[in-house]
Amino acid sequence: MIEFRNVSKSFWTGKTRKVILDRASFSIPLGQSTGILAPNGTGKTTIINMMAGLEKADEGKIIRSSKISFPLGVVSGVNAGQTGQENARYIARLYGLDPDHVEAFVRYLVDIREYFQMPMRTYSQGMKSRYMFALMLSLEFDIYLIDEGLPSTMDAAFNRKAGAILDERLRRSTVVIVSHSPRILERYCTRAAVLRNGRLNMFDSLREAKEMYDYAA
Ligand SMILES: Nc1ncnc2c1ncn2[C@@H]1O[C@H](COP(=O)(O)OP(=O)(O)OP(=O)(O)O)[C@@H](O)[C@H]1O
Repeated sequence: MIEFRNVSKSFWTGKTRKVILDRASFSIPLGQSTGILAPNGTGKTTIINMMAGLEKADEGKIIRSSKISFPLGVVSGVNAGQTGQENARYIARLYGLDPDHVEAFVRYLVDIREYFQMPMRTYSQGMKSRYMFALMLSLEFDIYLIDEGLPSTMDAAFNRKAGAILDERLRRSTVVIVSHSPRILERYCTRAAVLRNGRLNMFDSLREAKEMYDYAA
């Protein structure tokens, strides 16, 4: 469960105050995959970062009581001087998972042969993005946070293989997606909210949220 209690967040730009949340209260219970519709530049990334614990509230309380992912596509903690194998084992320990399992999973999915035992600074851009995607998939969370879109790489065959695992994972977990477009929400979300003037208006169905979003646009 993620709960925001009277949370306020704003940024001072030097000229004006940009309000993201103004005493907003809402919760994301386990099992209720939720979409948040908000136009570009209104604070989607900030809200997802607050849910991930990467950004603090100015006021109010954020209660995080499940295993919550980082925003998908971002895995921090990987060291370019270490091998793919070493990084996989390190990240596994960081998240309290079995290093053997994480190593085997990443090795199978990424399929970069001897490069798995070479420092990651020697990887091509494509290898690196496949590796990061596979590493992300090796970590299991209760709630997955998605900022706008699902991660993908330039490798279509890899995307099919990894995308199928990700799709299955998201369907059986709780997902929070922030997006300016209702389209991506339709696949995973059963309910949705609309961010407007610093408040989050939660609706029981995506249809109702879309109506308000379109009406106010
Ligand atoms: N550290 C900061 N200092 C000042 N302003 C910030 C800071 N971080 C974000 N902002 C501003 O807050 C607003 C919301 O930013 P955020 O990135 O959360 O929005 P977004 O909806 O994800 O945007 P986009 O759709 O363009 O990616 C923007 O106007 C941004 O410029």
